Amino acid sequence: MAASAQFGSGACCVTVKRNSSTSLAFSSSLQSKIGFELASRLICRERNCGKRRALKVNCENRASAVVEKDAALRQGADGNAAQLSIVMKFGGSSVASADRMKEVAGLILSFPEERPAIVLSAMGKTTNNLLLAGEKAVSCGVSNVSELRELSFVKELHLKTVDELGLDKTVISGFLVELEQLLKGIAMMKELTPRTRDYLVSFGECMSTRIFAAYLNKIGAKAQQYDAFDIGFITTDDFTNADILEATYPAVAKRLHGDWTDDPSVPIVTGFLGKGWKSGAVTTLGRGGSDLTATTIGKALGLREIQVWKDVDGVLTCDPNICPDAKPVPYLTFDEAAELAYFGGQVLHPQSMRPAREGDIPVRVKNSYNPRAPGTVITKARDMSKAVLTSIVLKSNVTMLDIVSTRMLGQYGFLAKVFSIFEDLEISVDCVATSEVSTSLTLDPSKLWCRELIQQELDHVIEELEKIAVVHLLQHRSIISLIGNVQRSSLILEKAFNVLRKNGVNVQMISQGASKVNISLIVHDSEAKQCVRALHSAFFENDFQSEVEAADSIETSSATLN
Ligand SMILES: Nc1ncnc2c1ncn2[C@@H]1O[C@H](COP(=O)(O)OP(=O)(O)O)[C@@H](O)[C@H]1O
Ligand SMILES: N[C@@H](CC(=O)OP(=O)(O)O)C(=O)O
Repeated sequence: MAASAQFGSGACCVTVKRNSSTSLAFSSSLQSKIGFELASRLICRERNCGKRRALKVNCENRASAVVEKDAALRQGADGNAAQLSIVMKFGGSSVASADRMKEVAGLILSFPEERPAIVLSAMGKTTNNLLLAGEKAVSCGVSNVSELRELSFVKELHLKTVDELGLDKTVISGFLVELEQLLKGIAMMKELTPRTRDYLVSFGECMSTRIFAAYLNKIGAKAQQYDAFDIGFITTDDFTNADILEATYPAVAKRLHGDWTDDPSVPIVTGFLGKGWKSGAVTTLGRGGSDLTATTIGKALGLREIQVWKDVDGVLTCDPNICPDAKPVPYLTFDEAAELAYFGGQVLHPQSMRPAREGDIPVRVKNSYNPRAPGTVITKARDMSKAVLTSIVLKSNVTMLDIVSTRMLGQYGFLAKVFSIFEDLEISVDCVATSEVSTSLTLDPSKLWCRELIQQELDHVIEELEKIAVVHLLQHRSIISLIGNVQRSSLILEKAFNVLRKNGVNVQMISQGASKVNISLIVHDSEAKQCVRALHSAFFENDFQSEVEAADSIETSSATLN
C-alpha cells in the first residue's frame, strides 16, 4: 500500500511503499524500505514557485510527492495543529560512526507520522577520550598535547565521519581547533577543574549534533542544531553532576516550541549539557545524562512519548555483560525504572525518570541496532497481578558502615544524629537497616555516579560518627537489587535465599525500600557476579513464572475449599 510519509512538518516529504502499521514495533518491510538505504537515496530539490515554496522529493521507487509549506501542512497526522510530538534520544553507541548516523537518520525518517525532537550524545567513546585527554594534559606538557592519542582519536573520528557523510569539515573544524587550544590551556595550568572538565566534554555533544543536523539538511530533512546551554537548560552549578532547575521547563518549551511554530525544522539538541545558573558556565548532568535531557524536553513540551534508543533490546532482566542470557523487560513502572537506574542499571541515567514521571509521559527504550524489537515501555502504572521479579541489578564497590551506639539502650535521637552527620558532609546513603541503637548502611560510592567518595571524606565521616558510636568500616561490598513486586517479597526472598545458600553465600545486610519495588542484598564484591548469575538463572532461566502460577493456583484452590 502506498502512503505519504511526511517528516518534520513539511520539511521533507516522501511517498513510499510501506505497511499500514505505524506502531513503533517496526515492520520488517517498513524498515527495509525506508531505512537509511532509502533515505540516503532521496534526492530533495527545493523549488521556489513564486509565493509557493515547495519541496519535491524523488525516491528510487519513483514515488514522489510535493509538499507545500503552508499552514495546512502544519497539521499532524491526527489532524491537530502539528506541534512536536515525541523526543527521540540516541546514545553514543547509536551514533558512533557515519554509517550509524545514516542509519539513525533513516530510522527517524521512517516514522513519518511523528514530529520528533532529537537528542544526541557524543559519538561512540568520545566523552571517555575527552576526559582521558584532559587528565593526561595536566601532566604531559604543552608541547606534547598535539600528540595525545585521545585527541587524535577524537579528531580522526569526527573528520572521518564528516568526510564519509559528504559534509564540509567547517561544520566541526572550529571545535577541533578550540579543543586543542583548551587542552594546551589545561597543560599550561597543570590543572583540570570540574568546571573545565565539563567544558571539555561538551565538545563531544556540540560536534555530534552539528554533524547530524548538517547531514539531515543535506538529505533534505530540514533540521536545526541547538546547544542545550543556549536554549534554557538551567542547572545547579554542581559541575560534572548538575541538576536541572525548574526554570528549565518553561524556557525550553518557549524556545523549541516558538522556533518550531515560526519555521518547522527538526530540533537536534545536545544531550548531557546545561548552563549553571550562577556561573553561566557549561555544566554536565552526570554520565549518561542525555537520557535526562530527553525526558526534560518531553516534560517541557508535554510530548506524547519519550524514546531512548540504545544498543540493546530495551531494559533487560540483568546487565548483559554479567548475564549474556538477559532478556528484555516489556513493561516497567517509573518507580521500577528509577530504582533500577539508581541501583546500578547503567542503561538509564538515575535521575532521568523524574521528569517523565512528573509529566506522566511514557518512556520507550528501544534498540537502534534492532528497531523491530518491541523494547521496554515505562509508564506510571502497569498490571502487577502476575509480576514477581522484573530485573536484577548490581552496584559494586560499595562502602558499608556498621554503627552501634555507645550509649544505653533506649536513647532517643541516635538515628537522627547519625543521619545529620551524613547530611552535613553531603554524603548520600543507599541502603539502611536499623534498630534503636544500631544501624548498618551503605554509602553511594559515587554520590550519583561521578564524584568518588574519597578516602579523606570517609575518614571524616568515621571520625564524626565515632563521637557517638562504635563504627566498623566494611569496604568492597556489592548491592544486589531485586527489582519487582515487593508484595511478593516472601516468595522472592525464599527463592533468593535458597539460591544463595546453595552457592555458599552469606548475605551481610538486607534492605527493603519503601518504594515497594526493590529488595537489596549486600554481599562481598568477590561473590557478587556469581550471585547475580545464579539468581538470574533461578528467576529468569528456569520457568520460575510457571512455578509461581502453579503455587498460586494451589493456594487459591485450598482457600476455596476452606
Ligand atoms: N539492565 C540492563 N538492561 C539493558 N542494558 C544494560 C543493563 N545494565 C547494563 N546495561 C548496559 O547498558 C548499555 C546501554 O546503555 P548506554 O551505554 O547508556 O547506551 P547509550 O550510550 O546508547 O545511551 C548496554 O549496552 C548494556 O551493556
Ligand atoms: N556523552 C555523555 C552523555 C551520555 O548520555 O552518553 P550516552 O547516551 O552514550 O550514555 C556520556 O558519555 O556520559
